[in-house]
Amino acid sequence: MTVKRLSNTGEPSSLSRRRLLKGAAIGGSSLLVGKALAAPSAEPLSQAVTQTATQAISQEESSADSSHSIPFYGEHQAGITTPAQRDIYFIVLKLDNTDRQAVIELFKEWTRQAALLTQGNNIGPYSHNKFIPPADTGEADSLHAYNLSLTFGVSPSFLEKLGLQDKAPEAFKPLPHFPRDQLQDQYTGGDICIQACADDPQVAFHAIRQLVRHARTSMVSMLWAQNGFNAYNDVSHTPRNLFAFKDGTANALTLKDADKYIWVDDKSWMQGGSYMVVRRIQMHLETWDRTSYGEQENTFGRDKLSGAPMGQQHEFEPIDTTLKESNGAPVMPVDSHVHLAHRTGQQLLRRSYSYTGGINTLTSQYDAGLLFISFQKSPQQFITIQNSFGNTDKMNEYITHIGSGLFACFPGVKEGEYLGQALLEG
Ligand SMILES: C=CC1=C(C)c2cc3[nH]c(cc4nc(cc5[nH]c(cc1n2)c(C)c5CCC(=O)O)C(CCC(=O)O)=C4C)c(C)c3C=C
Ligand SMILES: [Fe+2]
Repeated sequence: MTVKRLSNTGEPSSLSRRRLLKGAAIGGSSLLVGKALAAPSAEPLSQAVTQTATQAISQEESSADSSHSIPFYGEHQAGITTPAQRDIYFIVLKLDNTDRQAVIELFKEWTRQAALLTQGNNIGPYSHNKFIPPADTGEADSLHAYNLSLTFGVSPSFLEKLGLQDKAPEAFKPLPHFPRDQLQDQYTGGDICIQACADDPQVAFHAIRQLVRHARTSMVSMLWAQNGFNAYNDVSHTPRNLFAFKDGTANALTLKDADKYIWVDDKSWMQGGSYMVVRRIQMHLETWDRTSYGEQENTFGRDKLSGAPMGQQHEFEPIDTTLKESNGAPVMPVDSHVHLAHRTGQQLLRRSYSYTGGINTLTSQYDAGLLFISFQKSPQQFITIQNSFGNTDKMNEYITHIGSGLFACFPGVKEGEYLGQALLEG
């Protein structure tokens, strides 16, 4: 049974926190935030919410049950090695304003908002003035933080737009074309990505909505977005993708050596960050569902039920590609997905989410697939593995890559600093 965070009034504590914000603004006196918000104001939220109000919010945060909230500040951005939450809302934005100072202000404001949202707070208290829109859209009122993580990244085109291309590390260039790619413009390109993951879809969406709402008037426009889900009874279990195979097993090995595979260590503005590859991959479920059980297992090179590598018994047993059948054939097919990835000797951290989006009315088939997300120290890790799949991967018959992006996810933010500071000021 889920243990709910309760305050001593018997309410979830973030509910009381959100009420506190509202009460403070309406009642006015004790928390000193009412005064700041009393006047109708069209000024940016960053100015409308005073330092005092932020301090009042921080005090409340400190009593929060940390089992439901993930710290925003830290060495690395959360949402990379954090165990994948159940829900994602992922968005790609176009940068419309190339004035570097304006971008700095935006990233400062996003830092402020992200620090509040991830702790289950709204981005600002409600005003008693009913003639202006509320500071926060409000659909997460009554909801706690649900392990919300917000992860921010920028693409090579972001650097170019700001005249910072000289700062692009050697490997940070748009991904090459891969065999069988059928990328669509509507899911490709963009300058900024924000990954919101939470154990509740509305909390994830609410967070993106606040961040974008603030910025879209003059700074960014929305290019594409995708929500998705991961299903498990217990976060320690590997979730199954829509082909019903356990997906993410090998991450355990990658995580053991995170410094080698995940975190950038080049003393640049990316020190402590990680490169994110995102691919919107359509999965042809109807074709898959007509495929025999044995052929499904041959496609991945793993047992469907247990997730064990072919020739082994248990999910986390090591892969042994040298095992042979009595007739000399390899136990794990050489064109299986896992064999082709494994032979490269490369590893990356996969943090993917399934998506379903209704029916494609042209084909009368499900619009469903995988929002593949991987984090790696260098984009080359992804490129090497994807090229190894090439035209050979048995899974090719059942999937089509239709969206793509490469983003540099900044290192984590220290309190008092802001997202991307080393890039924008360095
Ligand atoms: C280039 C990177 C990868 C893409 C794109 C990709 C797509 C993709 N994968 C699955 C399902 C599974 N993948 C599994 C293992 C696996 N996949 C990659 C890389 C990409 N997958 C790697 C590096 C590995 C690990 C290989 C290893 O050394 O063990 C598995 C097996 C279980 C596991 O380890 O997670 C499954 C299942 C789908 C459905 C998909 C696109 C839709
Ligand atoms: Fe895979």
